[in-house]
Amino acid sequence: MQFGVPFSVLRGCVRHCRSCSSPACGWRAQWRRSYSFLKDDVKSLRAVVNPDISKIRNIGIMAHIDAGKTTTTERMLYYSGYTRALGDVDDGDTVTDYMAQERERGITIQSAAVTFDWKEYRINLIDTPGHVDFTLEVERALRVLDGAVAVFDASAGVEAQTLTVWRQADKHKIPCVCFLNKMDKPGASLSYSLESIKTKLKANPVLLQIPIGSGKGFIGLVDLITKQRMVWQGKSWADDGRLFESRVLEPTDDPELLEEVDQARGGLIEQVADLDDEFAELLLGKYSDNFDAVPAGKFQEAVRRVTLARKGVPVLCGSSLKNKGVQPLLDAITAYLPVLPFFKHENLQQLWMTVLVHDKQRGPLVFLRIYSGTMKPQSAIYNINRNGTERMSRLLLPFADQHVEIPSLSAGNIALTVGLKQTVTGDTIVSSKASAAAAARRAQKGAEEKRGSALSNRESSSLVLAGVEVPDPVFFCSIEPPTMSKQADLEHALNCLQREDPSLKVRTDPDSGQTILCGMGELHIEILHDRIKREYNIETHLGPLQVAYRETILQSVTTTETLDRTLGEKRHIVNAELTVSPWSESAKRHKWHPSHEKSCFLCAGPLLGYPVQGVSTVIRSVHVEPGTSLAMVSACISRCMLKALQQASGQVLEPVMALEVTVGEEYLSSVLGDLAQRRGCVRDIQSRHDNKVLLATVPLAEMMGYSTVLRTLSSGTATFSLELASYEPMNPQAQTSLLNKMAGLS
Ligand SMILES: Nc1nc2c(ncn2[C@@H]2O[C@H](COP(=O)(O)OP(=O)(O)OP(=O)(O)O)[C@@H](O)[C@H]2O)c(=O)[nH]1
Repeated sequence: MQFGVPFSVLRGCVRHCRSCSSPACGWRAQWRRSYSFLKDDVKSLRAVVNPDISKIRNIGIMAHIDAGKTTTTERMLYYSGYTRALGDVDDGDTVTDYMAQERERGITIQSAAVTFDWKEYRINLIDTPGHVDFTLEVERALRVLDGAVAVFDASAGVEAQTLTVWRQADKHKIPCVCFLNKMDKPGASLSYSLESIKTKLKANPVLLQIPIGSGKGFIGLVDLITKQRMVWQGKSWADDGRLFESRVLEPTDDPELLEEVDQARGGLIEQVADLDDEFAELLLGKYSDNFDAVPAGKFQEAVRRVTLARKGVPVLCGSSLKNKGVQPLLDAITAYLPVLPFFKHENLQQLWMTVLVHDKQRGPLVFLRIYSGTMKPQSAIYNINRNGTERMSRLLLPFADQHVEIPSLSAGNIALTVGLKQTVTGDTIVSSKASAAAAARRAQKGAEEKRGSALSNRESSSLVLAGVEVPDPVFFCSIEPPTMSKQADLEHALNCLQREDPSLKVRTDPDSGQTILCGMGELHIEILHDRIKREYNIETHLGPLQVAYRETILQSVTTTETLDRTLGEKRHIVNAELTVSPWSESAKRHKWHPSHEKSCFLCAGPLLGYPVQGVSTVIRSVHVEPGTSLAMVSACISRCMLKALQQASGQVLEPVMALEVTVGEEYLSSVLGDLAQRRGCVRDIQSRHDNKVLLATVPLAEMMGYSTVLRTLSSGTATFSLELASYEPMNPQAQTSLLNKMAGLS
């Protein structure tokens, strides 16, 4: 037996595979793939299925697209003994990018959870996507993590999407460690990267390592806390970096390096003492004669406190592709990142879990973060968001697309469950309805005592539920099955995909009856289309991609509407008067409440039927004759509202994107010329080594197919990222041409 996991654990798999001949059978594939495990690889998992909570690290790995998250994750898996061979994104054989599209495109689309052990720690690591179309994927991963590793391309420093994910980590108060990857690149710069962390992320970098050599000559690191000199003498591509020389820096070492280390270490001691009083006291007391003599253990503890308090972020460096610096990064994850730092679960004596990702193919697989209690297979659970009870059948430990069945899992772990049919990404589940009610009561009581005031029901339930914020889609298109007989299959596929990906919205066009897909970007829709084909075997036809506009009004209008209708024996008479005004105007007069915006948002705009925003409505009077039904009252007010909107000078609002293009100077003018034609507005042009970084805002409608055009303009060298900045009024010319186009006049 080759597996290193108990036979009982694999028995289900063996039985299943012997009786099942389907080539698509996941268990069969796992059975075959399982041979790729080293004998000892999962030894510690066998020894400790439920490690002590202090020894668990639930970590996300996040960054701008292409910074090297997946490559870094692959190295971590390899050095921890989880995989036998080094996976390579460029060869399409990584563990965490396991979807076919991810391997083909070399990008991460879906967060993948991987469990592995490093030294005496259990690390549950989630590789999140870097592309902005999949931001929600990062968001939902972050909210259940305890810490994150932010990976940077050391030659680019902070890039556009790094800012976005950093903001998300900030929102969830997640302590981070920064890893300056790609130190082997000729343009890699430690000082540039540190500066951009300071200025762009407004973070306080705490540099823990000094690189030895630069660019192609980058061979290793000196740890500033332990003064350990680590050198990877990899001379060939085949060198896997597993073995490296590690010894304390000696006086006979390169004097330049010694001086650099001394200076940097002195600076680090000062910086940490400024941020941590306990460390400052230690220095001023016992080690006042010689700061340098402070023990590494005490120094590390202080850096940990600084990291957890989010007063500073440890910065490490390396080159994942060249197999340098990943082992110290793993050490830093265990040393400086926490477990459960911010989730207070004293109110929850029972199970307390949050769904992370819903998987496909093998049926509904649901990733769960266990916050308290112990989870067992074959048990019923209560879903707070859906207000329903359902049963899970099996419990697994996730290894990207390979899973090991386990008999129980305790707090702190990330588990995978089979059998949950109602649960959707972002839901919170507990062991029973009674425990949810008790937790809510305890939470409310605690909050009341703290604030000395009673909470509304809504507020108290929000203590129990922490939902994922789902951004509004910016693109949509129709989707059609090849034949009507496939419509039900398509609906099923779309339902499954929506459970998995809340940023996908599906609706039916009221006029044409067509199914409409709404997504976060061109790539998002393209990937969904591809997944429907590959995973659900339905060859669908997509209509042209359209921008999700919004509408508002430019004038205040007061209007009345009368509804007089006889239905059967009954006569219904309503008369309503209301005023609609642009939000900016009415905001001066009325206090804003979020529910206002929501109710307005539900209206279809007067110009093209897009959702209306920025409109305030005041219902001035409603006269209702006796016997009139409520439905008639509501119908009358809706008609009155539509009439008012039609008279109030409609204005189309279009999504405007923040664009960042990194391009060689020689191609800058053609990129700028192209942007001018796209109604782009250049905000800034910065220099980054030999490249120019162009910051602009551009209407989304002008950005279709931009990646292909940019590739052509820059001979494939430029990169770009696009993120929704705001909804802005269209200029009259562009609006007229849009209205004509929609009316089929042009
Ligand atoms: N020179 C150099 N290239 C690297 C290094 N690490 C990764 N790369 C390359 O950078 C590219 C992107 O690497 P990935 O690991 O896919 O990056 P990612 O951040 O996971 O990308 P997404 O998942 O798409 O966001 C690949 O071509 C890698 O070979 C490194 O340390 N040095």
